[in-house]
Amino acid sequence: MFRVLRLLLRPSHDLQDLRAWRTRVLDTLLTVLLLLGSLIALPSAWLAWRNGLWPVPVMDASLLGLLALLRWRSNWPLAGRAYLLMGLVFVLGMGLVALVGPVNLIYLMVVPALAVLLCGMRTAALALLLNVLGLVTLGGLAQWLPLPGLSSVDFVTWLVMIANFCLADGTLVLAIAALLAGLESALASQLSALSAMRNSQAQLKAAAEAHRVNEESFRRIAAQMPGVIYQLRMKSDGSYRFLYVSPGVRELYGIEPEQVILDSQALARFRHPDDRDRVLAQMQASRAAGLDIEMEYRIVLADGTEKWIHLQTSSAQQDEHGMMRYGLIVDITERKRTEARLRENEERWKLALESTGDGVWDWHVQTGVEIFSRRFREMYGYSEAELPNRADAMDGRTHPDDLASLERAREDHFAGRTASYVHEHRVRCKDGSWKWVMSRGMVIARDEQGRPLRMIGTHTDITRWKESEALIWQQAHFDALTGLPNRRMLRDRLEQSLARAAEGGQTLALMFIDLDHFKEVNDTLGHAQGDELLLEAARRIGACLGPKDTVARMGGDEFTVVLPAMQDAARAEAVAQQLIHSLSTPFQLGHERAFISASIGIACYPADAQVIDELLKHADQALYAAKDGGRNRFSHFTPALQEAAQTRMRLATDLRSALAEAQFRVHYQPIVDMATGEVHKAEALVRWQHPQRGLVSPGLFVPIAEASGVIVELGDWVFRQAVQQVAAWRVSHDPRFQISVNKSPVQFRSAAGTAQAWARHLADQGLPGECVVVEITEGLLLEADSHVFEQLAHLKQAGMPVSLDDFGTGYSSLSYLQKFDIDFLKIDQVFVRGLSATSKNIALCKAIIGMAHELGMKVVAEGVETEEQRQLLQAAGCDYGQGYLFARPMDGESLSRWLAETEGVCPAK
Ligand SMILES: Nc1nc2c(ncn2[C@@H]2O[C@H](COP(=O)(O)O[C@H]3[C@@H](O)[C@H](n4cnc5c(=O)[nH]c(N)nc54)O[C@@H]3COP(=O)(O)O)[C@@H](O)[C@H]2O)c(=O)[nH]1
Repeated sequence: MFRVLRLLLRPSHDLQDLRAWRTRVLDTLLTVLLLLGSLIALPSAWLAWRNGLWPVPVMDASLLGLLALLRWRSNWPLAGRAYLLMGLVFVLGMGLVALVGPVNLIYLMVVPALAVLLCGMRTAALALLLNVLGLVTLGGLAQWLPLPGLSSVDFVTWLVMIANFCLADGTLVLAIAALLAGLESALASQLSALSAMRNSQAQLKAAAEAHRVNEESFRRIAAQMPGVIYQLRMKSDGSYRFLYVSPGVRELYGIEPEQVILDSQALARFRHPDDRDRVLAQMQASRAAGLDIEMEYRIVLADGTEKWIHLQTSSAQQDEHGMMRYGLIVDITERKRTEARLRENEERWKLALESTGDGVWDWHVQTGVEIFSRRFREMYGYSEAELPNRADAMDGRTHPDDLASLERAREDHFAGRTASYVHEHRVRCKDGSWKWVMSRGMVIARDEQGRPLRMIGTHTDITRWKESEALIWQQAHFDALTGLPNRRMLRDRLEQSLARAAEGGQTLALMFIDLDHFKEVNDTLGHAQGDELLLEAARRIGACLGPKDTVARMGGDEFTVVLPAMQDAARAEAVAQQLIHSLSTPFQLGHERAFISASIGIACYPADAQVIDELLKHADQALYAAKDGGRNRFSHFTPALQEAAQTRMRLATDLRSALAEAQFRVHYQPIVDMATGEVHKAEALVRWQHPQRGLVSPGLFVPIAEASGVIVELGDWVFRQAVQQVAAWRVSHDPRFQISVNKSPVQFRSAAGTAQAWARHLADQGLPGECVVVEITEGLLLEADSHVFEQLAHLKQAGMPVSLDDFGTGYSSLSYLQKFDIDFLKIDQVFVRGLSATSKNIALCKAIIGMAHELGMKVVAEGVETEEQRQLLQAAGCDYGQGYLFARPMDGESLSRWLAETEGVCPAK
């Protein structure tokens, strides 16, 4: 029985839960009932048949049939089958109690037991209650109906029996319930254990499958991979054993994977002898530090082939058998060859670059490492330790003023805005000096995002270029002698000052300064003294100016001053006055003293001009006016000056056609012999009869004709007219007659109209050279070069006397007179004009006359207007006089008449 029960409770694959177990219990119970019921029913049926109780066997048969049906229909719901069985037992029990007696209570006791076993406690309680109600009902019925089983039992006794029955049956039910609860919990835990076991078994199976698939894939991939993949187990003593080696070992090492698995040192033996120690040391160090290994070394194959390999290992789990390590060996021979080639190339081009004298830098932008070549360090005098291979080491030695532009140039190149990087900056050398360098470079490697990885370039020492550049700039912008800004620099400064004045609504004054008589000093005292004078003049001009003012030398004896941002317009005049005073103070040049003066032209912005060229032009016009006004003075620009300048321009244009259009005339002014009053000399003075302007003064147009060169042709024409006239007067008036002809320095310098041509012309006319006196200016003698000397010599050779005009207005050096063979000296009319017995001028005239006579020259006084002047000059020994006192210049015909009228004797005598 217990075995059966154990069998029933035995866990099996089909026993999913308690319900299944109860089904099995019911099936087993029905089987047992059928077997036992059949065994009991056979003697019972035989007994009942013999006693004529045939309903008993019928009932037994029915019951057995019903049990068989329930057993057979095991697929019916458990509850239905259980209720049917319990109902069957209940009806049977009740019937037997009623018919046979209380002893059959035993059947009714089975019903709650079955209920608790097959359906649970509630059904059992219901069954017990049903039993009690049924038995009480039976007891009650037995009072009125003839129930044989209960006929001998009174009702009260019956109730007591029912109570006992209840107690016994309840106890049984409880016992079964307790047993079942235990069974149920045991079963539940067994079932959950079973389920867990089943799950873990499934997981294990799945894991095992996954592992199998992984390993399969790994081996397949490993077989396809270039290089060798391996797995090894390493013990704590450092010994190891390969567990797996990929087939790539055949190609890389030329051996089979199995050989490596069998012989753990198989791969190690291939290591290049020169690399063995390094590899071993690195492996041991990595192992000791618990680090993965990554290294490159050479191996030598059986056939002697040398290869470079890259080994990388990583450690996995550690167990009692040791540490699991995975490794990957890759052939990097080609990469190493390429690197070697690159290195070789790099070395070559670095050498090539260095051979130009440049230092080479190689900047690994992302890491900040910058490798400087030997030449690079030498350039600045640093050793390797003093200039580490870091980009910031160089930046730290770059001039702070140059860093910002350097960064910009670098960024422009990094961002691809410039094809290459070029920057000029200063670098501090070891000795503390600064070197100018031109840094040129180019990014040669970028990452995937386009960021620069590596940049290579050079440093070229351009210190000398920079110095030369500065020198050239200095020479281009500053005057070499005085160090003052030159014309170009002045223009720059003036532009800036004008812009500032325009911005601030201020007044600016521009002054043109011309040193009067500088040329004479230069020519008489020599260029060294002249330079000294200019230096001193520059110093003096500077001393008259404020810190914001500018003085520039425009060349020669011309200086320019800019007075920017004048608060008071009168300041310009005050400064000009100061300048004139300062420059007219004698200059001590070594042992010599020199006297000069200054003429100054002033033009102001914005009153006189708004633009720079106009301002410069107007200052020049003002200077012209100052000079024209007698020098040693300043003049402001005025619109009249502008007008005069414009007139000059127009006259210059008209002059070109005037000669062809016969607009010129020659007038003659008699020159009187002061001692006798005779007139056998005259000066030819050109006149221009302008078709619109009328008579234009030679004082106005001669300088213009000189500037344009027209004077050469005009001078020749005057000469020919004079020759023609002198020939006539020599016949009609006096055979000694002489006409003075003015010859400008421009004519002397010109190739045409030479002295030879004049001499030839005189000869052609059959006239002696002495009938034309050539009047020259002091200026010509001051500027005299060999060509001028030659011309003068030719005149003299041709017999033409030479007269020095306007003596006293120039440098008035008597030393010229010794150098040149001068026949006449003309005292300028400025000395004659204010002549009186007590004036300084008479002393001067006397001195000139005395000295000229000593040198064998005759003296002509110009501009004699009064009798007093004539007498004073005559008394002073002057040889000739010319002036309005005697006659004004007049045309040839008029002078012929005048000569005839005066009969050769001056009326003033
Ligand atoms: N190269 C040439 N220069 C020439 C020629 N013709 C004239 N000139 C030069 O032009 C300047 C002005 O000459 P002009 O206006 O003719 O003046 C001359 C006289 O008219 C003037 N003069 C003469 N006497 C008096 C006087 O008593 N008072 C007074 N105020 N003026 C007087 O002097 C001028 C002559 O000067 P100079 O020649 O220095 O003797 C003048 O510089 C001429 O040289 C020419 O053909 N070629």
